[in-house]
Amino acid sequence: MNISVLLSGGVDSSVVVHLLCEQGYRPSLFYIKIGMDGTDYMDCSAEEDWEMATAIAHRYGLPLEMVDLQKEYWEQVAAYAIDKIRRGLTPNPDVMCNRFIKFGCFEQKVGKEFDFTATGHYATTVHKDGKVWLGTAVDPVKDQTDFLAQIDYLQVSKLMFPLGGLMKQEVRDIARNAGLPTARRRDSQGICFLGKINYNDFVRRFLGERQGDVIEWETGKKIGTHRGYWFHTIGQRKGLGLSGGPWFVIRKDVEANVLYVSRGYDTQWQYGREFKIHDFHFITENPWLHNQEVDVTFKIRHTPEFMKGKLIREGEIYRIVSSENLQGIAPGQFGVVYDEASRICIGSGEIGI
Ligand SMILES: Nc1ncnc2c1ncn2[C@@H]1O[C@H](COP(=O)(O)OP(=O)(O)OP(=O)(O)O)[C@@H](O)[C@H]1O
Repeated sequence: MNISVLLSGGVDSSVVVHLLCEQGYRPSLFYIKIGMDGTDYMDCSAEEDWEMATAIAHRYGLPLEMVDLQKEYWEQVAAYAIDKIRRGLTPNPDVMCNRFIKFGCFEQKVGKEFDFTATGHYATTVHKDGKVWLGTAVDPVKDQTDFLAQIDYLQVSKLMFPLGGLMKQEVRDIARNAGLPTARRRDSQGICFLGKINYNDFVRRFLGERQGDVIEWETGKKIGTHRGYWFHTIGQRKGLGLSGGPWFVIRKDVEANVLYVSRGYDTQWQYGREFKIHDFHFITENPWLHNQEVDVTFKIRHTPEFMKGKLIREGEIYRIVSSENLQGIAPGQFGVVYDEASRICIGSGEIGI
């Protein structure tokens, strides 16, 4: 079997290489270059990543290539993120990076020559009813299926996730016992530029600053100023610079550049029970073709917990009605839907306003 491995130079994908070699495979290794050279938007960790990837390749005597997807990344992922932020939404570049770059462009350029592509994502594949489905990982804290929830059937059916059945600590132990040079490396906060650079610096560079009012929702009173709605997200607590809090961002008026906030952990305004999902994308297929309404579990952000609720189809639009209050439903983020047992990630779509 012909396998390619996406090797980042981190501990997870190094352990993938180790495990595959132990099983007798001789995979080809690929490092994807996505940062921008010569700007302060990329820190030097990319150089170290490549060095680490090279060390792993030497150690196992495997071929390693760098695949330059910088241009594609900036055209497809960064541009998407800036557009969403400008419109007052909260984008998720990691989701788009997986769909378009790691499994999109990479597949078209390189992956297509291989039977499978293996990565260090914490996820599994599940074979059911003659089809392949995206399954959740054993480690609930590391589970990354929410970041993979926009991939398609071709992608999921060609992917291997050798770490999906392991806890992160077990992966670290394997790396240490095997003496891998990457054993002690820190976890990255996602591949994307937003994990590597300062988010506010990035946004400022593209959208600048524009002062606006911060208004208390209940009273309509101005209680402060901000430097642009694009620096703030619904549900956000930190970074508002207001005293006497906690204050939460609960609404944004993009036209007027106004942020509405509400005080207190228990303010009813930061909670909601339901939301709409646009362009719902089924990864494998729609298992609920004949149901108008199904019991599901779901996530609206990257947390270990799954929420319970109902997925309701209304023509082209889907709606989720949650069994419990949801804090900070941020339009633009993805509503990710799982089966009732939180075993299979069925698909996702953007949370609408
Ligand atoms: N620059 C890259 N080049 C090739 N593959 C990558 C790159 N960045 C991430 N990947 C792949 O995507 C997987 C998940 O990436 P993520 O950024 O979430 O890192 P992680 O869980 O910390 O993994 P790692 O420890 O391998 O960096 C990695 O394990 C690797 O297979």
